[in-house]
Amino acid sequence: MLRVQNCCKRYDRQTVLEHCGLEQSSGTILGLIGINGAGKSTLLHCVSGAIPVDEGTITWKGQPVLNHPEVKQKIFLVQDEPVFSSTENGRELIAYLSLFYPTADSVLFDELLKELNLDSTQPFSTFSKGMKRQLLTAAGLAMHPQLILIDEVFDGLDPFARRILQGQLAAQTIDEGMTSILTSHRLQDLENFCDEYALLDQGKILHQNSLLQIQQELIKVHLAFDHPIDPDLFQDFDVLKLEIHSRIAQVILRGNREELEKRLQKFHPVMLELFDCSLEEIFLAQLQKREEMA
Ligand SMILES: Nc1ncnc2c1ncn2[C@@H]1O[C@H](COP(=O)(O)OP(=O)(O)OP(=O)(O)O)[C@@H](O)[C@H]1O
Repeated sequence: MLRVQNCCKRYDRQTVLEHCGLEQSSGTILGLIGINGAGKSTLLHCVSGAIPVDEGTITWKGQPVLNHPEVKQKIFLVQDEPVFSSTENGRELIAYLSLFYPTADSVLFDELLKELNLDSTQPFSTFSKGMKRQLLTAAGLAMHPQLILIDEVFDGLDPFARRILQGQLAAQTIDEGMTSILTSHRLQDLENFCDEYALLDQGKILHQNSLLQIQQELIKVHLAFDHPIDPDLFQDFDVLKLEIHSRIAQVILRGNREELEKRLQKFHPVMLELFDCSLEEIFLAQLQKREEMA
């Protein structure tokens, strides 16, 4: 299990993580989401042990990550901007990483590169941004880490490469019990792929839940009336988002689906439809609600 407890991280005077906590079971995939600058990369760097936290503790399977090379070699961070540690090509990179990762698997690396149509002898300087990310993600997976952290996962990858790497990640999760934390701004890349989603906002994890759990609590409702809608109609509901266009309302409500439906039927709408929210709708609604409360 990964345990991030009460972590604070400051850059100069800017506090990025503020008493941040996170728990993740082994063998699961967590989607870490948040606005630009929320601190997702910072949290991943802290979890990998690449940078220290100012307060708090981070442990993997009960052992502290920081200053413990034997724990760090079980964790791989695929950074947003690929870093190749002064190696020139894939072959050199895998040789370099093998010095730190006893579980390095050059056979898997070669297989993945073959599937991705990448040449391990081609200099990185001639690679596109997407090719660099493909290669580094493949290298990370080929280390057979217990915990893989992928910043901006699948960002800039073509659908073919995304499918191969997504498939490999899922296979290692099932076969090896690998644990993953993935960040992305393309929430559709994370939706239905992660076991849980955590929203990092203002230095803290606001929510950590499965999509199913979130969808059971937040319901998207479309309503239509034969008369213009009074915005006060929803004043007794827990509203996350409300859009009214004369006789039509689109609203995201917190509550039990059946109970909400019964309460809304009492308004005698001419149309009432309840839907599951997408991850993107949930993300936007939660941030909008937080802005309104501020
Ligand atoms: N090395 C650094 N020195 C100073 N400030 C930093 C450093 N790295 C990040 N920051 C600041 O910390 C905050 C969080 O940055 P971080 O990159 O962790 O956010 P993020 O959620 O990953 O953002 P994005 O989604 O845009 O990649 C930002 O305000 C950023 O300017």
